Amino acid sequence: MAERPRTLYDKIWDDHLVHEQEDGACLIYIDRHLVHEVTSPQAFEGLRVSGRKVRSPERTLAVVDHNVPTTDRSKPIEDPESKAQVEQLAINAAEFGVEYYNEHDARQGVVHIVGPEQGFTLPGSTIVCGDSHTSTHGAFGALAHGIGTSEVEHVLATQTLIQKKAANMLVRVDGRLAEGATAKDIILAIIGEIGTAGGTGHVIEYAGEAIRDLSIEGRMTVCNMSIEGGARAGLVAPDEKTYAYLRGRPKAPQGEMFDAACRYWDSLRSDEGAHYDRIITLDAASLPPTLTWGTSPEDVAPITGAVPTPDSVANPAKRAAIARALDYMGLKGGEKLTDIAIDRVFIGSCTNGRIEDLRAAAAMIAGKKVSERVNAMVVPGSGLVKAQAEAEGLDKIFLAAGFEWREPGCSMCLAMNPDRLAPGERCASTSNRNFEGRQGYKGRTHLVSPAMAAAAAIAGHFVDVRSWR
Ligand SMILES: CC(C)[C@H](C(=O)O)[C@@H](O)C(=O)O
Ligand code: SF4
Repeated sequence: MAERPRTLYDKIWDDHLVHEQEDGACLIYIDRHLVHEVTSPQAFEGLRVSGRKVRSPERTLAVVDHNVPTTDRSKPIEDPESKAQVEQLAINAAEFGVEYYNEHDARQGVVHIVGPEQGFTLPGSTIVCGDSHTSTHGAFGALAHGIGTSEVEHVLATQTLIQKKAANMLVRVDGRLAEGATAKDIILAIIGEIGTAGGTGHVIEYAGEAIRDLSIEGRMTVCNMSIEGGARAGLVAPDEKTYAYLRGRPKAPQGEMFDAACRYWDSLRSDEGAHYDRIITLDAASLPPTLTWGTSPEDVAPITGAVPTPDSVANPAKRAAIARALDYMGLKGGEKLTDIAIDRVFIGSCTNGRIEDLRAAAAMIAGKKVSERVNAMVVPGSGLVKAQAEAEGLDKIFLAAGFEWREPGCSMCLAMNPDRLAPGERCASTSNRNFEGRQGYKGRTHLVSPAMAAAAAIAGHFVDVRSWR
């Protein structure tokens, strides 16, 4: 009998299924476990209390990212809670024999940038981390998702996870992106289309010409925000670009082993006729530079558009949500997006803190100056990204324009370290969440691509990068 056609997700799932109960609860094997300081202290403490070890230290990699200041690292961390969390990860990693990149290590950075850089992230593998943006690693064709702290403990102890299988969703982005549109605009448009609950219970596979055309960095940007669309994970089938990115990375297979791995990875494609529970298609050519106006990642609009007004929708609940978002964002509704003035710019995060993002931002600002009303900063996603950018002279371009050039970490993506917005400040941010208070109490976040953020820093307000000179 011919085998049932399977999706990429089905294949990775089947390869890792250890046991399935009658009620559908499954035990799956976890190939890679990334650990950061926020969601691991209680998990390690749990092991300590029950006298357990980390089952597979060689499959576990720890890095500090959320709480580290992005200024001078030779100074002690001032905030006592942050300091304690950072110190505890160092203690736990040493005690349990887990490899750890501390804040002085050149390889340190946001965990979802570090994994791929080290070749720890590999196609066809299962990857977890106590962090919702673990979906980023799906860009390599890995089944990667966030887990809670009790699951972190479970994976540390057993290298397995209890899961129910998700449904399959295909998001196909056909055609080619127009000039000025980027991976960030693709994913913002997708979330605008499906909503923040649109992917609930599904693993999204991204396909189509526009996805294939993206660099690995761009695919990471798309997969990163899968969770903002409610999906459990995002996936892109691996291809030659994936292999080229991974070849020679320290933790990837080397030499003949790599070639053998590539032959296996070539099988990681959805079969012709495989079943998807839901299919969404978008036309890349029609996607403009896009940004958020409200307090949810689904509150998107094209840069040529205007902020919506509550009376533009009939549904009373939606109307109230728009009114509340506008109030928080300090907007009346109806403003042209290009008329919105900003106070801060943040270029960084696991969404857009990679070398390609910094190149795209630098290309917008060479020879120009940051607006007097704006404080702008660039936070490379990792020490390796920072070193690469400096080798290319990007730091000089940013500094000459008046941007701050910082040390790697999560920084102003979320207010867990000294980088944060003051109440009422409005920020063009390349990160992934614009929730109330996300970048600081009463801070106002607009999510954009690196090019859009850089251009806004110069202009002092949002601009359409397609007409930017
Ligand atoms: C702190 C951490 C648990 C959190 C997450 O799960 O994503 C953070 O990284 C975020 O982006 O909100
Ligand atoms: S950069 Fe932002 S989204 Fe990414 S892990 Fe850090 S806090 Fe979470």
